[in-house]
Amino acid sequence: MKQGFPIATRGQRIGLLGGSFDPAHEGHAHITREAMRRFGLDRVWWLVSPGNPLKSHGPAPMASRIAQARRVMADPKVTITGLEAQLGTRYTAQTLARLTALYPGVHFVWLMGADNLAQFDLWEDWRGIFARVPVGVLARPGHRMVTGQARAARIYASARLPAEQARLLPFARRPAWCFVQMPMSDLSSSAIRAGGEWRAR
Ligand SMILES: Nc1ncnc2c1ncn2[C@@H]1O[C@H](COP(=O)(O)OP(=O)(O)OP(=O)(O)O)[C@@H](O)[C@H]1O
Ligand SMILES: O=C(O)c1ccc[n+]([C@@H]2O[C@H](COP(=O)([O-])O)[C@@H](O)[C@H]2O)c1
Repeated sequence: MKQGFPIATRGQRIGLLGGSFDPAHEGHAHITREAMRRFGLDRVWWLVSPGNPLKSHGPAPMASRIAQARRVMADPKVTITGLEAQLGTRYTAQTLARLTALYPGVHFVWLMGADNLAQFDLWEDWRGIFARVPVGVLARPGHRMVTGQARAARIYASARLPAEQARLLPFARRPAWCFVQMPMSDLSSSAIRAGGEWRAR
């Protein structure tokens, strides 16, 4: 394994939660715990992104975002990483190509809130993402309807695993995705930024 990269063993089920985390909040921690429980994950790695390719404004410096993420999510099963900066990747499809090559035999699951499913078809090589890893989608307030209506969801309707089978997701033949409902958190980084406290730190 490359130096400075998290350790994983063959057969482990690892969720990957990518995000700007600008800043990390309890909503991220909540979906992480739910994802571990519902999809039967052993670990979750947060990928603190150097910058969302679809967002024009640059986020706060990586070091501040990583430090805040570690304050919010101090769970031994969760690793806060800057893997995309280490790998030099920016697009999720590239990141997943590198990680699946670096960690053979690990069952990765890409995790995201339902808001991201809505625009998933705009992501670079999004079909390649579906081909490479199963995708776990977590409910988010205001995006209840998105699971049926999103273009990506419609195109891949036959690849959807029912929520009752969520624990099979890490082992599912690709393409596979699963949407799970849960008690939702309405927290968002943009609302926190709008409150001014994060930028003022
Ligand atoms: N409250 C939440 N409920 C469900 N999913 C969430 C929630 N907050 C964040 N997520 C998901 O976590 C991942 C990383 O989110 P991100 O760092 O962009 O935070 P955010 O609160 O969505 O930020 P912003 O408000 O700036 O868009 C995304 O997949 C997003 O959908
Ligand atoms: O690869 C892409 O085209 C792409 C487009 C938009 C978002 N993403 C990823 O989605 C994750 C959530 O992004 P964000 O900014 O909403 O936190 C983060 O890991 C981004 O790199 C990826």
